[in-house]
Amino acid sequence: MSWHILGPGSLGCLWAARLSQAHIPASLILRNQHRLAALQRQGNQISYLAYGQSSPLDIAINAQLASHPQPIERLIVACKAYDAVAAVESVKTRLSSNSGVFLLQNGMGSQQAIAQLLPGIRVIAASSTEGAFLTQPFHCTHAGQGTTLLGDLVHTQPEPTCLRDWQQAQISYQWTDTILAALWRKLAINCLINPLTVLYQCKNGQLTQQTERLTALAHELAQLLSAAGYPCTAEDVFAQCLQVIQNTAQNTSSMLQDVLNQRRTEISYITGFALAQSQQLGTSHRALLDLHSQLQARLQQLGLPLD
Ligand SMILES: NC(=O)C1=CN([C@@H]2O[C@H](COP(=O)(O)OP(=O)(O)OC[C@H]3O[C@@H](n4cnc5c(N)ncnc54)[C@H](OP(=O)(O)O)[C@@H]3O)[C@@H](O)[C@H]2O)C=CC1
Ligand SMILES: CC(C)(CO)C(=O)C(=O)O
Repeated sequence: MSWHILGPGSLGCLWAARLSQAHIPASLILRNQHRLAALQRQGNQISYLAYGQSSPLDIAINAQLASHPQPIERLIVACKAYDAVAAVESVKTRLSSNSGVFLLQNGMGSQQAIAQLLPGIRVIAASSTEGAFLTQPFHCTHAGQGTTLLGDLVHTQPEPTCLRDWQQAQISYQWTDTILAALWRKLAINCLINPLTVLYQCKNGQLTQQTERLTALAHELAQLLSAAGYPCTAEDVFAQCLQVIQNTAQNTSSMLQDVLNQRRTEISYITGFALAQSQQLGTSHRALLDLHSQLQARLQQLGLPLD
């Protein structure tokens, strides 16, 4: 079984390094010739600093462009949510009904769009708590050891046997028949934490000072999740959010990291998605709308894309 990994960013390099290290055939799919040349200049190797280690390893890696003719059996999509659809489109003709597509994107919306693009192909969505970053292109640091929850997005089937490769590569994962419920819960947490860390320029832990705003948002998000088919109470959502804030008190949220690094955020797949869904489902969304608008105003001030 061979794996293709679309996007050589933090998670793409993390998965490529771990699979290759375990001698499981894996190829990175890069955006263009320029990126391919950059990897060649590095001797076709990724520099990989494994979790808890003090020195990086050089790991030989196969790489190719989307236009390569090799059929794709297992595809891991490791792009940002806003790039994922176009990236999958670029390799669509290499996929078949025997392929499996694994989506690592945060937030919601890109997964559904990709499933629509690939009728008849098994699409598996993930929610990952792994933490990785690049210090420069193809230099990957595994900063936080987490796990990846995986499940079928459309028709639930048994766990695919190809995930034995992940076990062999010591990639921690858990299979679930209810990935959509997990994605919705994660969406609610990301709506509560990420935008406020940008607005207040703070670490996750400091959001304990914003209980009034969190409570109002938790009410709306609980209504939204319930209307979407995942019943929960505002108290549940608020309690879960406080738990995550406490567990990740020292974290800089992924959205604040993007802003601090002058990168586009995934706002359209977090508050943007929640807002659009609550408008569609007719649930109240005043606090969500304020949050989304304030976030967009801040992004505009900073010269970053509003979507
Ligand atoms: N990093 C982390 O710790 C975690 C990330 N996530 C989620 O995983 C997803 C990926 O995140 P992350 O790895 O950090 O993102 P990065 O920005 O580090 O990597 C994304 C990569 O995708 C590449 N890309 C975009 N479009 C294409 C294309 N058409 N063809 C080939 N490559 C393409 C980019 O290439 P280029 O450089 O050329 O633009 C970039 O290398 C996000 O949704 C994120 O929220 C979830 C949990 C943890
Ligand atoms: C849970 C949380 C908020 C942790 O920082 C996260 O998922 C993120 O930063 O995107």
